[in-house]
This record gives sequence, C-alpha cells and structure tokens, in this order.
Amino acid sequence: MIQFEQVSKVYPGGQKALMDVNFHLRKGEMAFLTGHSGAGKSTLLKLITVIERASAGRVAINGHDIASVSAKHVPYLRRNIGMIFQNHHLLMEKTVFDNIALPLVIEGFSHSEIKKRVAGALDMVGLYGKERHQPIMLSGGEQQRVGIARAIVNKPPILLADEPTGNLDPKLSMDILRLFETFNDAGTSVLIATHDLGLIARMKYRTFTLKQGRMIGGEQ
Ligand SMILES: Nc1ncnc2c1ncn2[C@@H]1O[C@H](COP(=O)(O)OP(=O)(O)OP(=O)(O)O)[C@@H](O)[C@H]1O
Repeated sequence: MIQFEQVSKVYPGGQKALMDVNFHLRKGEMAFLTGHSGAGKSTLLKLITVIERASAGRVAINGHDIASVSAKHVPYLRRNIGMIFQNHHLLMEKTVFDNIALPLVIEGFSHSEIKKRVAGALDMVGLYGKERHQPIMLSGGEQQRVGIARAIVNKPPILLADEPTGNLDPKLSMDILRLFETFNDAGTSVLIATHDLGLIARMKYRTFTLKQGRMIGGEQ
C-alpha cells in the first residue's frame, strides 16, 4: 500500500531527516512508527502526503511512484489519505459539523450527502448530537475525535496519525487506538507515529523504529 525504497530526505538547509529508508505498510495493515524526537517520523508522513518530496529513492502508494504526481494532482492523491494531527488543526470558530464536513465541501458533495456522511462519522467516533457545538466547548479527547471524524469522513483507504494521543491520558489514548482498530477492521490501512512506547507495548501491531533518520526495526 505504502512503500519506501532507499528513501532519503535532506531539507534545504542541509539537515538530513531520512537516510536510505525502506519500509512497506501492507494493504489493510495497522502499524506504529516510533523514534525519538527529531528521528524523522513527521518527515516520513510528510513524504506520503506530498507535503515534502524525497531527495532520493522511491515512495510509492498502491504501486504508483508519487514522484511522478504533479503539483496539480496532489489534491487527488490526498483524497486517499486521512491525516490526524496531535493538535488536531480544527477551525475553532466553526461548528463540529462544519469542521467534519470540510473535506466533503472541498470535493463538491451535495448538502444532503454531506449531512448523511457527517452524521455517520459522528456516530463512529461517539460524538452524535454534538454537531452544533464549537470545538472550544469540547474536551481534549472529544476535539481529537472531531479531528478523526474529519479524517475518515470521505472513507480514505489510508489513515495517517502524527502523535494522535500526545495530549491525552492513558484511558483516552486507548479509546483513540480502539477507534483506529475499528477503521482498520473495516479495511483501512493505518500508520500511527507516536512516542508512547507504553501504548505500543499494549498492542500487537508491527512497529517501525526510526533512529536519526534511519529505519532500525520493523522493515520486514
Ligand atoms: N522544514 C524543515 N527544514 C529543515 N529541517 C527540518 C524541517 N523539518 C524537520 N527538520 C529536521 O529534520 C529532522 C527530523 O524531523 P521530524 O520532524 O521528521 O522528526 P520527528 O521524529 O517527527 O520529531 P518529533 O517527534 O519531535 O516531532 C530534525 O532534525 C528536524 O530538525
């Protein structure tokens, strides 16, 4: 599903963020990506979402080399990827409904379809009835679930999460992980970047480990 072959990333200032990275997230797999601060986790996710481009090597999604995707076609590629952030990047002045509807509005869905899909997404993350609230009225865990609902509302085959449980207590973190498992059970490929080794230890998933830009575990 997502394949890196000998991928390196050097930022314009000369900072080497990734070096000769090989890894393969299989279709329908759920896995963790870990490593110390600065190890290159966010950079790896940015190469998948084409926020950054690789300096060397090959990044492929579904067998397609994304180096050949032009800037114009990047938005189409991103429709296949739901992205979840630690500080969820919600629009605080908008309602929960508007936040979740955003990807569908951009894709030009009809209002009735948007209502149906947002209701379904709210139901999945356990926030049904909160659609008129503003994010500021919700707890940290609830805000994170709004971010997750927005990421899955257009049913992408790939879900990427960058420190999705960073601000949450262990119980809420586990709830979020269980939510990811539900999507994974439905066939979504899920990659979760996290520092939380305790959380990883409690789960049975493959773990890719980065150390100073090199992959030191989990490639097989
Ligand atoms: N836009 C950038 N320009 C220059 N250097 C960068 C840029 N983004 C990241 N880096 C550098 O690349 C390296 C990897 O950073 P990255 O953010 O991928 O690490 P990370 O593992 O996600 O860290 P954290 O867990 O702290 O978020 C770091 O040394 C960082 O300083």
